[in-house]
Amino acid sequence: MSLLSVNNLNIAFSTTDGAVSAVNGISLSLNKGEALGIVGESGSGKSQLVLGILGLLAQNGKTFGSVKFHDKELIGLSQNELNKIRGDKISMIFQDPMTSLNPYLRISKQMTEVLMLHKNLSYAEAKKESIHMLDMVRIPEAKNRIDMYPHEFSGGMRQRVMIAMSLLCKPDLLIADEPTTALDVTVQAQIVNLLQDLKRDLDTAIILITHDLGVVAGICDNVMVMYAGRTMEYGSVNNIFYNPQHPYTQGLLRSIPRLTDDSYSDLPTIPGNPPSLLNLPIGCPFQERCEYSVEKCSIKPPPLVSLSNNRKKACYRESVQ
Ligand SMILES: Nc1ncnc2c1ncn2[C@@H]1O[C@H](COP(=O)(O)OP(=O)(O)OP(=O)(O)O)[C@@H](O)[C@H]1O
Repeated sequence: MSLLSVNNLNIAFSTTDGAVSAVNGISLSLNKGEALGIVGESGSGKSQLVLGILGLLAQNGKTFGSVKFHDKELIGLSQNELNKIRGDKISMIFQDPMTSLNPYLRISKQMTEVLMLHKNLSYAEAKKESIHMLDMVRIPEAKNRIDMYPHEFSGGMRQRVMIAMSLLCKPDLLIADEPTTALDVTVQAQIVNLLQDLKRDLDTAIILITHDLGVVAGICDNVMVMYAGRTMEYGSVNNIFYNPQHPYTQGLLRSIPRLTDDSYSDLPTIPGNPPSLLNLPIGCPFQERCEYSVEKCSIKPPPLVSLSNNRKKACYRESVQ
């Protein structure tokens, strides 16, 4: 049994201009201790997908399909029931820790409250456990620093506090949305190392959303490439990086800067823009920008088909070696 099993998930937002189809028929599954990276350009639906899984969409959003966590259907649960699961069995970290940390409360108060609420610990027990967690995310002098306010920490240290907080209840699933984007490169690398170690030590499953394919390679087992709310390709990190099959994945990989590049300026980008989610094309959403597109791409969207090695792609083009 998978820890998380998403089946044919669709998310639409009603707007004055019409329905925005942000997520279109996504299916995925995740086992205990596994890390899945979700990549794709801005607006491809990565964040809405995970918000939809957690029941945290904006008021004008609606989710259709199935999301099973430990075999329990989450779609249709009340906010009360979802609240019990979020923060206990599933937790989430965002790009900017200040959106989740209360600037007016000491870290000790914010951390102990989580444990007292979800795990019924006494204040003393909760504080001890919180210090232990801050040690785990390598906050120096955690015992003293736990009584500081969020603004007294640097950006990287705040992100560590956020990660410690999200792991307090030993969740089975951690969802991280662009956790390193706001940090400078050295601190990014430290957070990637930290997430790698935590995944190994705590056996937590991770869904990691990022623009940064380097971050995916450091942490994830599998990668899902999204475009216009659809899965374009899915496979192991090695397969996706060394033998990408979908023209969109190939384009994304060509636009990663390499250490050997003298300048970023002549990096190829994928020409064109994603289609409007208010009016998706009938066929493949990538057809307009695809150098291999043929007539049938504009008639019917290519289905997501399974290839060998547990990989999948949604493209009519023959596999390439
Ligand atoms: N409340 C809303 N009403 C209408 N459209 C929305 C709403 N929330 C999100 N969208 C649209 O859904 C689409 C997908 O957004 P999403 O935030 O998932 O993209 P993303 O891939 O995470 O991008 P980024 O990397 O920039 O965060 C976007 O086009 C966005 O404008």
